Amino acid sequence: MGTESLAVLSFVAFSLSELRHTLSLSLASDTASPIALFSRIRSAFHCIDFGKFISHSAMADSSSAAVSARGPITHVIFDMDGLLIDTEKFYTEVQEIILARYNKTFDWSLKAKMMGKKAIEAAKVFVEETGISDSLSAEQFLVEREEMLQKLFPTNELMPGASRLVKHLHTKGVPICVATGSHRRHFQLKTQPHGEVFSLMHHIVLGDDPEVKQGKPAPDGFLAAAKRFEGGPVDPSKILVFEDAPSGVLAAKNAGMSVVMVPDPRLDKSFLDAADQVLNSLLDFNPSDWGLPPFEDSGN
Ligand SMILES: O=P(O)(O)OC[C@@H](O)CO
Ligand SMILES: [Mg+2]
Repeated sequence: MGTESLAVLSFVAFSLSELRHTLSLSLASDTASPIALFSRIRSAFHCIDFGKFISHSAMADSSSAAVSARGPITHVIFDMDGLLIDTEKFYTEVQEIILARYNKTFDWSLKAKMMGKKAIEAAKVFVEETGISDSLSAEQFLVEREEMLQKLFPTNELMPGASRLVKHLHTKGVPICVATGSHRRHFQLKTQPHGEVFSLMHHIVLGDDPEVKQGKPAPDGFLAAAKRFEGGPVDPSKILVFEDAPSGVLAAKNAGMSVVMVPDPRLDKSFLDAADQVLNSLLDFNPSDWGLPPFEDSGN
């Protein structure tokens, strides 16, 4: 049997065991109704990391080949909204309220086009795609949503696994930073409750940084972030980006970097294809997949 067939077989066996493991965990957690059961089976299938196929194929030859297919990674860049903190839900909430005034509804296909972008770029998408630009300009939309957002932002929480991963990489001496579409004023409101986690970042690149001429999916923010590491610019092929947004995943790829996507489950699955690895949660990240130091705890 050829190396490729072995790789395919090993991937299938691995995926089935991962699926069985996830299902057994889900089913053990409580008694499930048929609908809950169906949705768990669906999300268990979603949890299969098809990106692992790459490393499993490579592993058929040697384990160091597996790392070289994806790394070795020396530096990590984190997206912020929807990845480290759960602020995307606030944008959704406020945009739903504004659209309701025009008897329109906000959906995830529009959300996918807005998330990760600079405020004004996302605002233009919002008024144009919804057909309300004659009544509300992008600038007016930003003013309308501001008061609501300012109240909501400081109440945000860290995403599951964010604190553990940031602290782990920092403790192991892996240089880490943030590259976000958020501008400075919003960044300050959003990070107020999480000083400890954000203080571990080597630097932060904001959406209104003079070097970030264009927001995601342009690579500007990630390239500026690569430059500002100690001894930078760091070779993009040595950088791993964590993202939740389709525009952010494309920005990382446009910068020549590897990207782990942790998408909201409501995002259309077609947006996952561009990522090198897709995870349900940061808690599922295995640093060894990328040649990074392994966790020493069990993750609970
Ligand atoms: O780049 P992030 O941190 O996701 O921020 C974008 C934000 O302004 C909302 O989508
Ligand atoms: Mg994001």
